[in-house]
Amino acid sequence: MTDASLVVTDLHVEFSGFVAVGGVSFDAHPGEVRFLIGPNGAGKTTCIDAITGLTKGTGSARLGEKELLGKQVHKIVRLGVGRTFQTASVFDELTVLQNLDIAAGLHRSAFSLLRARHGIDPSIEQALAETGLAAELATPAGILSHGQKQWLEIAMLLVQDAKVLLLDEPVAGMSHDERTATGELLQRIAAKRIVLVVEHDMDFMRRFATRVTVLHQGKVLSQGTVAEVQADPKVQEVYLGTAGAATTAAMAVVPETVAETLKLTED
Ligand SMILES: Nc1ncnc2c1ncn2[C@@H]1O[C@H](COP(=O)(O)OP(=O)(O)OP(=O)(O)O)[C@@H](O)[C@H]1O
Repeated sequence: MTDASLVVTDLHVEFSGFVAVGGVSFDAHPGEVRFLIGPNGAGKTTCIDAITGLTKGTGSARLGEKELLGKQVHKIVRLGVGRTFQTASVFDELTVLQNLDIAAGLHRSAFSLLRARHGIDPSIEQALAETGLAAELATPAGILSHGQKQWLEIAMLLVQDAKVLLLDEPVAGMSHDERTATGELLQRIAAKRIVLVVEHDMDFMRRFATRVTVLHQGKVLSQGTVAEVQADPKVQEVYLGTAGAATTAAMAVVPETVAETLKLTED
């Protein structure tokens, strides 16, 4: 839980001279479900990699007063920055509870680890309730549905008391009902935390984003509310291609039509 904001300023990431992220700035605050969208290769995951220390970046990524860039991965985790990956990384052979116990152990003393063997830790109980996994306590993670595995990953971040959750394509491969449940879960956990979602699913973005940053070729193309971003001709051009640019002006006055087009293009 945090009052601090995540403020990314002029973030640059290069791979052997190739500029993957070229001066990206955005911020994310507790209480909003913040989205980072953009076509393939736009630099979305690289931004998250830089914020979490997996990739070297220059510029600034501050959580409150703390600078994250330049810190080692485990130190960034200890500052409360957690992430999920496009492929869920849970221990398939362990139960939901065992996975959560391992996640909770990150901050737990030897004494409390010992105590935890005799009951369910309150932080785990809360995470299970928040993610709707309470009935799956004894289920091996490997037989959870795709959606439940993603929720388990989110629950693991919650028991670690993550203040910032960076989620890379959390609804990819989910059913419609699982997407809805995930969106509602993100709204709940975002009330007191920073939630930044990288997504391709435009319908999901339209339903659950409070603010959106659109990346294209490593730069910020557009930023604002869903309505503002959808009405931005630059965004329409990128998603529809140059052939669609001629119709951009006409479409801009019919945001719902454009939204449908974006949805059809991306789904
Ligand atoms: N380790 C790396 N080495 C070299 N180039 C990389 C590396 N990681 C990413 N890139 C390149 O950087 C660019 C941005 O990649 P990134 O994965 O951040 O895009 P993305 O917006 O997340 O795309 P997608 O939606 O397809 O996941 C791409 O051109 C990609 O090929």
